[in-house]
Amino acid sequence: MNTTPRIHAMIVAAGRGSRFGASVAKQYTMLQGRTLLQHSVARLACSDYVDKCLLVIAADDTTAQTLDFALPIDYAIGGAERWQSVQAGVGAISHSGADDSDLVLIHDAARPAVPSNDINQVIEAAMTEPYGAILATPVADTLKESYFYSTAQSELTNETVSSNHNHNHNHNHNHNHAHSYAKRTIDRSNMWQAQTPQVFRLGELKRVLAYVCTHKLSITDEASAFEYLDFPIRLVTGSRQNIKLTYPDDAILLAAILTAQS
Ligand SMILES: Nc1ccn([C@@H]2O[C@H](COP(=O)(O)OP(=O)(O)OP(=O)(O)O)[C@@H](O)[C@H]2O)c(=O)n1
Ligand SMILES: C[C@](O)(CO)[C@H](O)COP(=O)(O)O
Repeated sequence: MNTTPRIHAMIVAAGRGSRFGASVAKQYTMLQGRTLLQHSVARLACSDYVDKCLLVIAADDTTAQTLDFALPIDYAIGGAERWQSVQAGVGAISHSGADDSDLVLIHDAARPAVPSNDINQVIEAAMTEPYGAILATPVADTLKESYFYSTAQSELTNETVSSNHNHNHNHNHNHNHAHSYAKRTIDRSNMWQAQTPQVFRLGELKRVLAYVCTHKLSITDEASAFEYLDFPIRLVTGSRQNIKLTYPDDAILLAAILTAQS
């Protein structure tokens, strides 16, 4: 195995940010006078291993190329799903003459607070792995599996649920209100929250993304594609500061984290 592979960094920035809900794509949200995308590129620039970056942007993006970045930038056009944006980036990296044993680092534009030391650590872990490594954090909170219950359903069942759990549910039988209830508590001892960067061998990444495409799988990160094929991906414990801007509340946390880090 090649233990000193080249690193090809890409940031995926072709999403719409529908859960964030702003009129501007969330990667262009301003924090501390810079867009999230600029912050994310700057974090990669602080890594010991990254000297340029491929930005995967939406076909109708007119913003990225007007911004200044902390690294030399190449561009590729993303797809409808995140993994399709990654696949477009992988294609561009492959066509640029990269070797299949090289490492591809994939980072979310929406994670601008990743510590540069975490970036170095996940790259160094991936260098020793046949497939790759990702940053992740052990789940910290008690985890509940839920079920939906509609108050417009049988009154008897409804009251049984209420008395069994000793809760005073506020029933309103004039409306069909579905609420979530706690079904059980999941053992969190081996549960992790995936972050980015995620770092993989180029050849293996191409192979698992082709598998996702052929089998029409739905995945939210590239590590999932490796999991489908039982290919081991190492989990490297990352900082809890590396949150993703997903919902509006996250902007408050991210602003505080970036201020504390600066
Ligand atoms: N088709 C897509 C979807 C997502 N992303 C990128 O993947 C990262 C993480 O994805 P997510 O938080 O899901 O971003 P969005 O898809 O933009 O958000 P949402 O799911 O709320 O619409 C973001 O930097 C986003 O720009 C992408 O490049 N191409
Ligand atoms: C890639 C990712 O950021 C890792 O946490 C994530 O999977 C993106 O998708 P999500 O649906 O927001 O979890």
